[in-house]
Amino acid sequence: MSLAQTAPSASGAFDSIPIIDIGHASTLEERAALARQIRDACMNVGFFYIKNHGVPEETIDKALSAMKAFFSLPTEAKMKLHHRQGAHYRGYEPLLDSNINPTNKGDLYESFMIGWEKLVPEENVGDTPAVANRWPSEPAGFREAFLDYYHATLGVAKVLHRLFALALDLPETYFDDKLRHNPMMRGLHYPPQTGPEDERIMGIGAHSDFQCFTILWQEPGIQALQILNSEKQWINATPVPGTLVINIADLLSRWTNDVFRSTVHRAINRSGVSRYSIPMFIGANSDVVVEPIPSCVSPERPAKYETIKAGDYVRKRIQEMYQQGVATSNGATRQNDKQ
Ligand SMILES: O=C(O)CCC(=O)C(=O)O
Ligand SMILES: [Fe+2]
Repeated sequence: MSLAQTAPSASGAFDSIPIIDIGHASTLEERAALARQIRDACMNVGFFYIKNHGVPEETIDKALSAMKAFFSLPTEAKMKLHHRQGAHYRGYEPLLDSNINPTNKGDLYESFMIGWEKLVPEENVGDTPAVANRWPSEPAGFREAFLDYYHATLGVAKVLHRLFALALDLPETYFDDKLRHNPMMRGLHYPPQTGPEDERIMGIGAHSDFQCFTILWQEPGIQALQILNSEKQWINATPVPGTLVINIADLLSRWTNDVFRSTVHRAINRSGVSRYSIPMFIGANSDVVVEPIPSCVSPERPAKYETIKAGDYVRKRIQEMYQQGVATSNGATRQNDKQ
């Protein structure tokens, strides 16, 4: 049965998020089996955890320590790297700078955003990224720790987009030349929220991501992320040690004629201690023509959206957001903004 035929039976009324072990993906048979699990998760939930993803624990620990040290610097030091002073929002974004859900009062996170850059600076000669990252002078080792994690996670993105292709009955390499190899990534710090609960004060308000998919590391032991099911219930995306969270974002959902879900999510930190996370937003190259993937269209499920270039889609989304009076956007949007 094609995806278009099975899609109507996917209700979105999930109450848990699947965990998929991607550790064994060397044979085509193994990848096909994984793709079936991923297809199921993308059609029903739009979120899944991956385990045995290959990002070394030490790499994660170093990135986390670097983030903790950076965010504990005095505000004046961090403000020198304010993301609006540099090109394309790279750098530091203070608390309440963003309000992703216009009905809220502002997002209670601070973040540090980077894009692609080679690890060894000399190697960048002759291959300098169009937009440079802005690095803090302290803590020592911040750049290396953050970029190490970036490159390790980029490797996971490449494994995943091949599995997505298989899940969509496409040739495995379908997305190889279509998805960006230089995504944006940010470290997020959510201070603890105390006091009476107010639905309009969130760590990050309810939203869906703009790009194709997001790879999120979240700090173990601290509940904050929640995802919305079709019954309008918030389901906790409880951190599962050793996993990364993957979610489908709007552009890939559109590309699949809504067969894959881009699920609304939010985060609120009521743990009493700081909470950290690191999303990486995988998008498509601006000139990629996004038209419904054949397996996602049938006479009963005609194409819902007109064909559009990835870059135009993203620009339109950003324009709409500004028209709604949203001062800024989440990381995914910012990524698009610069592409
Ligand atoms: O911090 C989290 O758990 C979620 C972050 C997020 O949704 C985003 O940056 O788009
Ligand atoms: Fe998000």
